[in-house]
Amino acid sequence: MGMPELSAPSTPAGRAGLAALLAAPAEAVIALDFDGTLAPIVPDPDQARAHPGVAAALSALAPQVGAVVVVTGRSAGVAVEYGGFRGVPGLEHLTVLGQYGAERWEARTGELSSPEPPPGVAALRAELPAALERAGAHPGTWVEDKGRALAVHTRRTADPEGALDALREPLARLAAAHGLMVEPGRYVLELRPPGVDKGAALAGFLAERPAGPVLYAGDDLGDLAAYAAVEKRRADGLPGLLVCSATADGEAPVRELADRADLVVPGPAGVVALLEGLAARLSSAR
Ligand SMILES: O=P(O)(O)OC[C@H]1O[C@H](O[C@H]2O[C@H](CO)[C@@H](O)[C@H](O)[C@H]2O)[C@H](O)[C@@H](O)[C@@H]1O
Repeated sequence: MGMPELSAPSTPAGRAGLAALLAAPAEAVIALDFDGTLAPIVPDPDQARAHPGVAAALSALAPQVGAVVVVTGRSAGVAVEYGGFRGVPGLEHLTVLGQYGAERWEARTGELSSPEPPPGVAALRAELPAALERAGAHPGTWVEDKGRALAVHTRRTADPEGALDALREPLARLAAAHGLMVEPGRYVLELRPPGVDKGAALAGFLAERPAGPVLYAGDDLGDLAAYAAVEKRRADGLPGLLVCSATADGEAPVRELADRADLVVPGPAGVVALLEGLAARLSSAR
């Protein structure tokens, strides 16, 4: 079997980011979103699991780069469980930044830091069922309780887009009444505390390390803040590579992300192929 292919980025900045990563891997950070990027999108969020190739690809890549970090809207503990990240050889230094950076899990210690949710979340939890009924939520609308946030999903309704649109305004009002914000995503409106996003989470993580190249891969609107953090670093002269995971299941990619990406890959399988390609290129260069 030959060496896995490494796709070329379509932009000069992306090509420079990839070249810098291959030239100075020990300083590089590989930052990855979870749902839609490492885990295929499925109708039931509780059934989402990392693509079967993720563990092996990350095992091969992580020891060759400065750091691997998962930056997700999921609770960090859930991402660790659904990702199968605990105890994987090579991932002894993995970090998971959960709930858009409010939570942090370190493989090295197994410790999870998770601040108490603000009181608005408990009040929201009590009021949400009645609010959804008043708003005429479509049958199949489902609430995921994430502890410090509540995510209202419409993927399993007959008209996921229409069902989501009908809830945008009422849920924005409800969130504001409780000092919360709405994080929109793929057939989901998440009501969560403000003050964190994936951009701040990624920038904070990168600031803990020597300045080096970063690869960020994501698939959804919540990843735009992380894209912006990489773009800001690039404006400051630090290389970066932006990857968009465009699902291979027929669902259109999130346009705002695909338009800004240096490289668009076909969903988690494409992300795995990219990670494998990077690991192989770095091994062959040693
Ligand atoms: O930041 P991420 O790791 O991408 O997490 C964002 C949200 O992902 C999950 O919802 C999405 O994936 C589900 C499972 O495939 C899918 O059914 C849903 O339609 C998607 O929006 C998760 O349920 C949320 O908690 C995350 O915030």
